[in-house]
Amino acid sequence: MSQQSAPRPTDLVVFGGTGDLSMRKLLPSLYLLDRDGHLDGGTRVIAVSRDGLTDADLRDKTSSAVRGHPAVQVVEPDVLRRFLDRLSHVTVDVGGDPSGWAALAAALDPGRDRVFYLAVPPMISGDICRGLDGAGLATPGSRVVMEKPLGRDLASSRAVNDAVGAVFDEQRIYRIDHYLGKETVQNLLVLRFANVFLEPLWNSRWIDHVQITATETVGVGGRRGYYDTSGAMRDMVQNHLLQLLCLTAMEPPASYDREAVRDEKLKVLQSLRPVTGDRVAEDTARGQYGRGTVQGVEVHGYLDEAGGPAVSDTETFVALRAEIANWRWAGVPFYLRTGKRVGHARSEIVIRFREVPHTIFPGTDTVPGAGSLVIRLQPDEGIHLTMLAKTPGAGALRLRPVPLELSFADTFSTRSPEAYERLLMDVLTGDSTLFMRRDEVEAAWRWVDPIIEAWNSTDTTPETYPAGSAGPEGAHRLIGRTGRTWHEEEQPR
Ligand SMILES: NC(=O)C1=CN([C@@H]2O[C@H](COP(=O)(O)OP(=O)(O)OC[C@H]3O[C@@H](n4cnc5c(N)ncnc54)[C@H](OP(=O)(O)O)[C@@H]3O)[C@@H](O)[C@H]2O)C=CC1
Ligand SMILES: O=C1O[C@H](COP(=O)(O)O)[C@@H](O)[C@H](O)[C@H]1O
Repeated sequence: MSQQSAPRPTDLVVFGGTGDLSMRKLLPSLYLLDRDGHLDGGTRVIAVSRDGLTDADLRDKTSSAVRGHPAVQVVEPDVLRRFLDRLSHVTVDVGGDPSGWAALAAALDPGRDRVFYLAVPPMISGDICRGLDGAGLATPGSRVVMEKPLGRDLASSRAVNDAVGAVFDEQRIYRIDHYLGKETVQNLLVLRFANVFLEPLWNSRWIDHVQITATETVGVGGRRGYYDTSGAMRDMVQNHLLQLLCLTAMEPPASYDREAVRDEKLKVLQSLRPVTGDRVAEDTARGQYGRGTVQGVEVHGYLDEAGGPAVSDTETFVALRAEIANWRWAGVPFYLRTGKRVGHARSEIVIRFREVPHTIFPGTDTVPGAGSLVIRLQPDEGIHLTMLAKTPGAGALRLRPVPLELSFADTFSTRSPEAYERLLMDVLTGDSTLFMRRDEVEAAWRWVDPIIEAWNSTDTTPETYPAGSAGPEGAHRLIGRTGRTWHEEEQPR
């Protein structure tokens, strides 16, 4: 990645540094980077919120968060102490009492690089940037990191981008999509563009369809308030799933350079056929979880989750059929699916190859599950290719799908970093290849907005599915109409 440089002493200011994202993901990831020797000795983390925490309070809260993080198996007390010493808290009430900006200015060191991470509700991003500018803190070279969702539709996304762009030029804006920091997602590019054998098959001639799935067993947890204004379409499809689709479908970029990669992703988004009119009913399905049992535990339905209204049309599951109208992909459906509180959590991209043009093995031409390449993000990161092989034996010839497995855990002895570790490191070293450019985000909203508008303009509501199930029936009907099935439903015979 051409833009990368060594980490330098940096003041990393995290607005929303006491919130859920910071405690669950950002601070534990920074601890892991520090533990593994990737943070410069002079780097400090300044958490900003309105709640008047002392530095000691923040360090206690962070210590618990680090200890509770699944990737931190053993806490090394000296490393933790060194990391906690980097932390301090400053109270700034964005949009309220302006005195906090002077306190923040006093906490920053003019000799260090500056990164401002906006882990806050997106509607205050503009106020933060104006506050930074007013206090003279958005110095040349300083960078800003924005969390998703970037707006709730194209118009609001443009407004947020304009407000942030008025203070920071595009080169200094890092729009996070944490799926791009996942190891397997980056490996998808390597798989496609560093190996010679796949690319000739990577088109409508040889691929029947693609499935992109990101399902979770968890519900909305403590985020019902946020989720009720979002839903699965804005929370997952507009960003994570469409980014996965872009990396799967894009043309080979001329180099692994940030603009070259982003240019190719943008072309995919611009080639998505709009889903409008009757196609909304045909090509989309949405659901909302009801009560049920997930992994043996009885759980609430969405409407009973605390922090939101007892009646809501918010979708917690979406399935879609997308088409990319270009030479490579014409006629190949891309099925996208995401949902909360289903029976099994899986994030994966499944490439389903076509059958051979002519079979010489009678009776074996439709063996289910054959000819799939699965790029699995989680759990058990890896790449799995299913091929047909002959079952040993002297009797009648029988073919069976057999797996060729590449498990990252078994193959590489090194730990796969958390997505946020990778992305935070990239921000600190000034590499924005794995971040979204403004035009990409806006192209994604341009495709998603009409679908949400169509849902809102009908009197249909999301179909209830029991927690712990495989999602709404509509998702199965959507793919089943063409005689296909979701990957996990294929039972090899
Ligand atoms: N949580 C997650 O898993 C994910 C979150 N995100 C995104 O990250 C962002 C933060 O989410 P999350 O951490 O869940 O939200 P939380 O509500 O848990 O935290 C919000 C943080 O922002 C601070 N804050 C809110 N308003 C102000 C204000 N006016 N001035 C100063 N500080 C303020 C809060 O502190 P206080 O109230 O004490 O001032 C708190 O630290 C959102 O954009 C979300 O969509 C993205 C991906 C995943
Ligand atoms: O951005 C989000 O992602 C998480 C899922 O992330 P994962 O890395 O655990 O797959 C999702 O739970 C959350 O609702 C969404 O905001």
